[in-house]
Amino acid sequence: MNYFDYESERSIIAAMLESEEGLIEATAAMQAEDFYEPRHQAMFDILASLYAQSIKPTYLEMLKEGHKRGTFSKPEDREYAKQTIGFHVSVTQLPYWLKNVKDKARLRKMRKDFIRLAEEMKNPIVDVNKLLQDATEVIMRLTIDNAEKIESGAELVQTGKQVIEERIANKGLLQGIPTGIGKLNRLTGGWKAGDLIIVAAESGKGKTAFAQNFISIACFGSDTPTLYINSEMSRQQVILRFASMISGVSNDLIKFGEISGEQKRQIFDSLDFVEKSPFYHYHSPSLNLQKVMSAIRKMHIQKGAKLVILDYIGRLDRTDKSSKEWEEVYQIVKALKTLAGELGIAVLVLAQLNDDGTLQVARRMKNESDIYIKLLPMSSEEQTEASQKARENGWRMDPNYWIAVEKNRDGQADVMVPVLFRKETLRVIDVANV
Ligand SMILES: Nc1ncnc2c1ncn2[C@@H]1O[C@H](COP(=O)(O)OP(=O)(O)OP(=O)(O)O)[C@@H](O)[C@H]1O
Repeated sequence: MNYFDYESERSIIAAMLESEEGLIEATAAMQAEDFYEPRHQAMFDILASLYAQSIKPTYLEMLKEGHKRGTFSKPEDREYAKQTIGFHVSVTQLPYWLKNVKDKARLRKMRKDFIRLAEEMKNPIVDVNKLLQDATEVIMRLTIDNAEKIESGAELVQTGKQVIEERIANKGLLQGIPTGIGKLNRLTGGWKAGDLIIVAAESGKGKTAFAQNFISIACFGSDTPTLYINSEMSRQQVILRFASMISGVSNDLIKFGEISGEQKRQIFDSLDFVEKSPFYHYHSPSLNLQKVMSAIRKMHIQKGAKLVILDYIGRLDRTDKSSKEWEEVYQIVKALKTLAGELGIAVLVLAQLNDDGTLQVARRMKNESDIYIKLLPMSSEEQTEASQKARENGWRMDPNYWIAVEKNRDGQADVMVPVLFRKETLRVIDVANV
């Protein structure tokens, strides 16, 4: 049996040169060491690095990057790279090549370990129990994924102590990305790396508006690289909503151009915040899970995105018409949760509520979330009561909305956080902290 699959290796490199999709999928699944051929290892590293710098991988750029790394100095290697660039492959075959190459990499590792064990067996004073233990460890490492590990209590305790030391050193600082709402920050610790957050509301009850407020705080206010994936609104609507929210000028006035010179200046000053921020907007009227995952990976590699907002899950196109709708939505949420963990980012997904307050299509997606929040307008009785509380506690404004934290993996749940949602500017205000 061969210990490498040369054709599959070269096809992966060709697929990475052929399309962005190829680059994203290959860099997510592989590491340079998985290739047997050193020229493929070098090309893989070069392509991944060019992609991270948003540089189109032409022959010249590859040579330049190779030169920096001290590879591709021999003319025959350069010729090899040139020929590979000329290859044309169908990226749809990529999963097959990736599997082949990864399997071969495991096979090589297995062979190396087994040869070592066989050598040890020849030792006249071999400790058989120790050898068996060693062999079991080898098999375990080969069968369990790299990311998975069975660890001892001692290892876990070491991690715990390290984290506690870090928390003490950063006392008072938020662990995650700020939400803009004091009480929500305290409850959740902010939007944390690896978190999947579901924000749900009935139609027209402010999902997008709240999401844009969260973006404004995280990205324009705190410089967190943020990707907003939106299938709902046009590019114009997105930026005009931000303009109103940040400047405080009513979106109706902006819409009809009924603004004074002073207001125009305020709006343009506000837009400067957006311009200077690490904000990225991906708008597509037809989104599916594949596109969403690729966009997230791309922005994570190229721009270091730490927060992703998906507006909204119900608008994703279905790819597998044979499965039930709830099953597919559930699978999408699961995939996003896994991706959040893998990349160490926070993913906030907007979802629609039914009239009875349950999640539309897939109630089970709540199980996958770390934080599940509902946006609820206060009833008139609730508003009267909340206004009373606002006076008693010296809040400067009366709330009209609840952010209901129904699930919170890391802290207290079933807590109602009062906020003021100013519809004319689509701004969410933390009444208790104003
Ligand atoms: N100038 C304004 N004055 C009063 N209300 C406004 C104004 N502009 C927007 N609104 C209201 O603010 C709310 C904004 O809701 P938003 O679009 O964020 O909700 P959504 O839950 O994302 O909606 P959808 O169901 O369409 O996804 C809407 O109810 C809208 O009618």
